Order: sequence, then structure tokens, then C-alpha cells
Amino acid sequence: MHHGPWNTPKAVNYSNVKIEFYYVHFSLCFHFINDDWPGYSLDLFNYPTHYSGDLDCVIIPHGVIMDRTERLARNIMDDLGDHDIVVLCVLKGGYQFCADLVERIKALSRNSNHTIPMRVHFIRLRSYLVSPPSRPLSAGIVGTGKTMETLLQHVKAFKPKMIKVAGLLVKRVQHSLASVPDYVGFEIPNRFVVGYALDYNEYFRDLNHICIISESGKKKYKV
Ligand SMILES: O=P(O)(O)OC[C@H]1O[C@H](OP(=O)(O)OP(=O)(O)O)[C@H](O)[C@@H]1O
Repeated sequence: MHHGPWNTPKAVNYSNVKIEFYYVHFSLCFHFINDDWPGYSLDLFNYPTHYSGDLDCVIIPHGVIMDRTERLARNIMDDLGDHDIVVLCVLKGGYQFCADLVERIKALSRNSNHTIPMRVHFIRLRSYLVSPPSRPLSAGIVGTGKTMETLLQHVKAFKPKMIKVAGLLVKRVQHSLASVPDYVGFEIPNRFVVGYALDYNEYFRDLNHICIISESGKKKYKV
């Protein structure tokens, strides 16, 4: 059985290899969340009471997302030099990450002599067309990478000087495509995550933390 970098039955044993692989080939640096990470108890944080019982745990608290996003903004500023940026936000799941990332790039831009003109556009994509996919539905996240690859083909047709992809989350899924975003916040286990604009049947986008949905939550919001 082939155990490629994305096919990791024992993530702990493979994690160093994986991180090193990306350092070498993509100069990437991201926070790796192990498959056996139990997450934080929901009791430690505030979250909307209408989701009581619908979640198992907090996997990434909102504050950590904010701090990581701030660092990604700095990396992007450092790499882009004096190029103008045209931001293309992938709706719906990417709206919160995009908004926060843009906000931090703006803050860096106005508080230093290194300033980058930025325009923002939006595109609506879905990872499936008619029938629901067999894999979990989630949003604002790179799962198989098919959505990202499809979008990149379209964007390349406009012949931009440079294309960089930022994704807050990359999920370790089997059969994923080889390419990963240039800027990644966190690599996470292949579990169903919601919150921070990631939905389950349009619910949970109004939750600040990234959480694991519970079985009862899935039943409650099933369509
Ligand atoms: O890497 P992939 O396996 O292709 O999946 C990633 C895509 O799936 C999600 O969108 P979704 O279809 O859930 O729509 P939404 O963002 O509007 O919720 C997400 O926002 C990405 O666009």
C-alpha cells in the first residue's frame, strides 16, 4: 500500500517528513494539527448557544486564526514586493478568511513605508454541481484541491504576472491533488470542520472558532 504525503494512516510518524517535504519544495511553513489532536473543550470558549450540542470540540480558536492570519499577511507582503495585488475571494467559505487577511495586509500597508495597492474581487464556486459528493461538504478550505485547480486554470488564462494562493486550511484527504496553496494557515485532519465561514448546509458560518461538528449536529442540520 502506497503511503504518499497525503495518505497518512499514522500522521504522527509521517508529520516531520511531510513538513520537510513542503519546506524543500514549496518553501511552505504551516501549523500541522495531528490526527490525534483532541481539540479544546467547548467550555473554554464563548460560542453561540444555538449551537449547544452540535459541536464536539474547538479545533482552532478564533484568536489563533487571527494571529496566524496576521503572520500570513506579513509573509505575503514580504514576498510580493511592490506588485499590485488583485485579491480573488472564493465564496462562500472563504469570505471570512479573505476579509481578515485583506484587513491585515491593509494594516501593514498603512503602518509602514512598504505599501501595496490592492483590489478585491469575488467569485462563487462550489465543489459539486447537482448531487452531493460522497466526501464531507465543507467550505473555504482545500480538500481534494479540485476547486483550486479548476480556478487556477481559469485565472491563468488572463496571464497575470504572478499567481499566489492563500488557504487557511488544507485537509489531509486521500486522493488529493498534488498542489497546495502557497500560503497555508493550518494543515488539519480529514474531519468535518465548521465555523469561521465554513458551513454545514449553510449553518455554522456564524461561529467564530473552527470546530468539529458532532453527530447530533449533523443530524439536526441534515437536508
Ligand atoms: O478542494 P475541494 O475538495 O475542491 O473543496 C474545496 C471547496 O469546497 C468548499 O466549497 P463548497 O462547495 O462547500 O461551497 P461554499 O464555499 O459556498 O460553502 C470550499 O469553500 C472550497 O471552495
